Amino acid sequence: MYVGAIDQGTSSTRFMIFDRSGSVVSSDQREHEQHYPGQGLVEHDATEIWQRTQECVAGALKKAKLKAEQLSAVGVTNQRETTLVWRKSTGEPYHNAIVWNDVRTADIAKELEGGKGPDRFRSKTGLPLATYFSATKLLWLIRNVPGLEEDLKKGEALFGTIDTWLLYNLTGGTNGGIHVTSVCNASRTLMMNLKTLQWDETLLKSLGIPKACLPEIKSNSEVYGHGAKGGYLEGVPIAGILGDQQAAMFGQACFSPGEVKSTYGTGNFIMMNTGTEPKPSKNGLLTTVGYKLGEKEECVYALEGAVATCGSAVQWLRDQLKIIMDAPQSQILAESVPDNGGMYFVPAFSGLFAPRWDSSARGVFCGLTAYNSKAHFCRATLEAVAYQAREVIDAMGQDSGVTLSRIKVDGGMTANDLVMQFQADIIDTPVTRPVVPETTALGAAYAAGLAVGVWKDLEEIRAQWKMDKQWTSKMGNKEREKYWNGWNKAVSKSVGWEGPSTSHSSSSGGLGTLGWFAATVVVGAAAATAGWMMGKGKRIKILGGKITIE
Ligand SMILES: Nc1ncnc2c1ncn2[C@@H]1O[C@H](COP(=O)(O)OP(=O)(O)O)[C@@H](O)[C@H]1O
Ligand SMILES: O=P(O)(O)OC[C@H](O)CO
Repeated sequence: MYVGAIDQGTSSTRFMIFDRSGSVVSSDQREHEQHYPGQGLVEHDATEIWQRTQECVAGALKKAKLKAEQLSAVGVTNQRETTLVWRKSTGEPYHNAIVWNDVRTADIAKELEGGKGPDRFRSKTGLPLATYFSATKLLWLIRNVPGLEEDLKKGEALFGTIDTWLLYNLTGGTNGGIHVTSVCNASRTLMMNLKTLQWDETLLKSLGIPKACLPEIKSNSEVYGHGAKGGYLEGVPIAGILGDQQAAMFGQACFSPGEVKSTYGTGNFIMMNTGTEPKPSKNGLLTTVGYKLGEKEECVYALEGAVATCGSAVQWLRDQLKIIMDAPQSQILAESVPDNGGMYFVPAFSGLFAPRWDSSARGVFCGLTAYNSKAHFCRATLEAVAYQAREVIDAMGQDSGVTLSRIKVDGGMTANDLVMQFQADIIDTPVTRPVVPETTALGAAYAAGLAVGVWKDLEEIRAQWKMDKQWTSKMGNKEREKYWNGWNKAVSKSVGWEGPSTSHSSSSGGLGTLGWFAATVVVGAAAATAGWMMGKGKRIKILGGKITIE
C-alpha cells in the first residue's frame, strides 16, 4: 500500500510516496521562481506551480517504478495564506499569486482596523490584522486588477489559497475541477469563524469580500475528488488537505494537548496542540485550526507562532551577500569562529511576525567592531533563528501555562547542528528530530491514508514516530542571559524602522528597558535604499537591498 503527498512549499514543490510504515519510497522536488517585483513584494506564478507539481508527481512515480493506480490516496499540503484568483471559464490566474510574506498590504491591514485596533477580528478568527493573511491580499487584488470585483461577485473569478488551486487543477480544472479548501487553510484567511468553521457573513461584510468567490470549506481528511482523466494521478482519491505547518504538526504526531513542533524552512513556524477548544492568545500568537479528521469529527485547535524569516535569511547570505555557496556551508563558516563576536542580526525582511507583529520593523545587523568577519555575519544569522523561536516559545508558555518537556523539530534547517544546539541552549529545553524529517509531506499522507483506511487511527500513526537525534542545552544561565539581552537590544533597533512601530503584543523580551552600548552599529535592511555605511575598518555597501562587505 502506498500513499502520495504533494508538498507545495514557498521555495519548491515535492511529491513524496510513502509506504504503510511511513517510510519514504520515492521523492521528486522542483523549485519555482520567486518574483520580487519591488521592495517587500513576493509573488509566485501559479501556473508554474501547477506545472512543477505535475512534473514532481511524474518524477516520483517514475523513480519508484509505480503506476498512479498503485497509490491508495494522495494528500496535499501547501504554503498557507498565499492568495490567488483565477477565471472559472478559462482556469487562468488574473495575477501572480501574492505570497504570504509579501508586505504590500500594510496600509490595507491598518485601514481594516477601522480605529478598533489590530485585534478587531481576533475573537472570531484568532488572527491579528496583518499583511500575512489572505483577506488583505485579496482586497489588494480587488483594488488593483481591473474588472476583478465584478467577476468575483458573478462567481466568474474564483479565490483560492494554493491548496484550492491544486485541488481544482488535479480534479480537472475547467473540466469539472472542484473548488474546495480545508478548514485549517481557511482559518488563515481572516474570513473564517473559528467556532462555526464556516465563512463568516459579518466578517465578509466588514471586509467587502463577496461570498460567491470563496471555496467550500472541507475537513482535513476525506475524499474530496479523484485525479482527473488524462492526468498523472488519474483515478486516485485526493483525500487529505492540510496547510504545511498543520501537516508538520500532524506528521510529528503532536496529537495531545501541549505537544509542540517547530518547523525550520523558509520561515519558522511553531505550533502547539491545544485540544478541542480554541485558545485565545494574549501574547501575540495565532489561534488556528490544527486539524479536523472528517466531517463529523471534532476540530483540534492550535496556538501558533509564525516567524517570517528563517531559512530565507540563509538563502539571502547565499544569493545576495554571496558569503556562502550553499546552505550547509553556513554551518562551516559559523563554526569557524568561537561565538558571535558581539554581533546580532534581526532578519526583519518582512517586518516582524509573531509575537510582535510589527510590519514597520526592518533588518538590522548590530554590535559590530573591526574584529568582525563574514563568519560573524553568518553566525549572527543562524543564531537569529533560535532567538526568534524563543520569543514564540516564551509567549506560548505564557498563553498555555504549559512547561515544555521537549520540542519536536523538522524542516530543512534541522540539518544544521549549530542552529539546533543553539536552539536547545537558548530555550533550555531539549530539541528532538524524528527519523523521517519530511514531516510535512508525511502529515498530508497520513491525513489522506486515514480517509481511505490505510492507517486505522492516530495511535497507529503515533507508534510510527521515531526519534533520530536530540540536542540538549550545554549553556549556563549567565551566558544564556547575556545572549538574550544582546538579542533584545538588537530588536529594539529594528522595530519601527519604517515609521512608528506597529508592534502590538506584549513581547517576552523587555524591549526598551536596555541601553545601547555597541561600539559600532550597522543598520541594514532588505528594503534599504542606496548608501554606504561605515563600520570600524569595514565598509558595508547597501544598494537596492543588496549588501556587500568590503
Ligand atoms: N544545512 C543548512 N543550514 C542552514 N539552513 C539550511 C540548511 N539546509 C537547508 N536550509 C534552509 O532551509 C530552507 C529549506 O527548507 P525547507 O524545509 O525545504 O523549506 P520550505 O518548505 O519552506 O521550502 C532553505 O531556506 C535553506 O536555506
Ligand atoms: O512553505 P513554507 O514551509 O515556508 O511555509 C509557509 C507557511 O505555510 C506560511 O504560513
